[in-house]
This record gives sequence, C-alpha cells and structure tokens, in this order.
Amino acid sequence: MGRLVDGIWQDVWYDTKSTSGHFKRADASFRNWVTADGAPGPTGTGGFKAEAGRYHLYVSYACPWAHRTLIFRALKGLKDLITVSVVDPLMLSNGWEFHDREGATIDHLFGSDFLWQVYVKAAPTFSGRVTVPVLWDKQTNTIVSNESSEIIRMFNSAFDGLTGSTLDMHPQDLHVEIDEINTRIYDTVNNGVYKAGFATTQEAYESAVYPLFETLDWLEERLTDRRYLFGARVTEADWRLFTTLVRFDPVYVGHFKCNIRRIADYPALSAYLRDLYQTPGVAETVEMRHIKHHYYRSHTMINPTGVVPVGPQLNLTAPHDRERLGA
Ligand SMILES: N[C@@H](CCC(=O)N[C@@H](CS)C(=O)NCC(=O)O)C(=O)O
Repeated sequence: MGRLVDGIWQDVWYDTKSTSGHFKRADASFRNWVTADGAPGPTGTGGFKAEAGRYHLYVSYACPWAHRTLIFRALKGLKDLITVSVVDPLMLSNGWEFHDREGATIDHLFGSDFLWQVYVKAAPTFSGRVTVPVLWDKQTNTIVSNESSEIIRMFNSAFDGLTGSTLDMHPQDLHVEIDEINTRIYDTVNNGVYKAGFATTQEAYESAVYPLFETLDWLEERLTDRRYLFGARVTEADWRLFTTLVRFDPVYVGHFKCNIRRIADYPALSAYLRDLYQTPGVAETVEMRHIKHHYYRSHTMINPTGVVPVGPQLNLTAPHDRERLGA
C-alpha cells in the first residue's frame, strides 16, 4: 500500500490521524471518456473513440470497484473488444503487483512488475493513489479513466454500434432516481463498509456501521416486492450494490466488523444476490479466492497474522425464486 509522489513510489498507509480516525477516499484522477465518435464526455478531453481492440482494462478480482467494470464488460458483449490484465490479490508495500498465477496475469501491455509503473507511463510526474480499475488507451498510450462509476457508463453505451448490444443499464427515464439511490448506496454501503473497516476510533466505526445497516434494512424492504432496485429492469445501481453484497458475508462481516447482521439473515437481499450472481456471464467475474486473500492478507494492520478464514459456506447457486417478481 502506498502512493506516487511526483512519479516516485512511496510506501505509506492511509492517514486517518488528520480525520479523527475516519477513512476518506480520494477522488479518481483520470476522468476522460470513451464515446462512440470520440467527442469529449461529461469530463476530461475528447479523442477516445470506441474502437475494437484499442482499450485495455487493468483490474483486481478482489476490488469491488474494478468488479463493476468486469461485469459491464461481460454483460455488454465487450470481452472480444477490450482486453484485460488482472493484478495479484496481495497488495503490500509495492501496491498492486503483476504475477502470472492463480487467476492473476502479467501486465499484457508492458510486462510491468507493479501497477504504479503503468500510471507513470501515462503521467511521469503523477502524484496520488494508484488504484484499479484503470482503462488504458493503446493508441495514445495513456490512461482514459480510473473511475469505475464512469467506466461502466462508457461500457453501457459507447460501444453499442460495434457490438449491437441493446441492453441499457442506465436508461434515460431513470437517470435522476439512479443517481439518488447510487449516492445513498455508495455513502453507506459500498464505501460504508470501508469506512467501518478502516476506522481507527470507536466513534468513526460506529458512525459508519449504523447507517450501513439502516440502508441494508431499507433495501431489504424495497427488494421484497421488486426483482431489481427499479422493478423489472436491471440497472447499474443493481451491479454497484452486487459487488459489495457478494463480498459481505465472506469478508466485510468479519474483517471490517460489519456484523450487526449478515446478508444471509436478509431473505430478500440474499435471494437478490443469488439472482444477480446467476445472471449469465456474472459468476465468472466473481473470484472468491482473490477476494478473501486480498482483504485478509493485504490489510496487515487489521489482520496482522494474515490468516484467511475458511468459511462461510456460500450458496450462490441455490434457487432464488425471484422471476415471479419480474413483471
Ligand atoms: N474511485 C475509484 C476507487 C477505486 C479504488 O479505491 N480501488 C482500490 C481497490 S478496491 C485500490 O486500488 N486501492 C489502492 C489504494 O488506494 O492505494 C473507482 O471507483 O474506480
């Protein structure tokens, strides 16, 4: 774990001293958009036209933010158009590393040892965190974006002319509602588990863990009579929630102390989790060994022994019986 300062790697853990024990996630640094015609997106500069074979995705199977992009790549028929390198689950003093083993890969573009070297290729004097996912442009040799919420929106529509995909997970009529629910779920659930887990004071921990479970209780209610968050249509909001739910019982309950209830204790949420998991193309994006080994072995100040729990037993392939809520 560390960061780049003027292009030089420095090994430092998150500083929670200046924020009274609260974990504050930094904003992503590269914010350009791939668009159908190369026009600029909502942020950044233009010139990133959707083309087959032009873009490369760096991901970790462990990371919930990178996981979103892998799901969109699968569901939107982009696997043949966008290549992928997968970092090793362990993230220690060098940050994310490349090793050709157990589902991780080499850096297919440059053969780098560490992900920070890819950042420095794009921006030689870069200062900031070195995070996954990264969307790389092979043509101009730079990082298009390292913000997952924006990469999934690009994947949702920019390549449709090439793939013929008609699946729209960010439909026009739901833009406002999707943003609203994303904000609550991001603050209290996706990032909420990290705020609880990385807190270094009792107060910071409790100020994250109670709102987390208030939102989960609210979602349980909402999903009791709706198949997905917005009824019959699956949207980006569901996939953004999914990547946290699938890590919840195996990792966040124990490692991040999010243990008021488990997802298994919520009937609707756990059936919803299975439903999403069983969506064709999704199960292959879930690498539970990478997920568990990353958290339990990389965060040595939370789990100094690095021992990885063997449980819990998951039943993600059991029937979910949610088609009845489809219409
Ligand atoms: N805003 C980013 C956050 C990505 C992020 O925080 N990724 C984590 C892994 S789960 C990471 O790479 N952390 C390395 C670090 O912070 O040094 C996104 O959603 O794309």
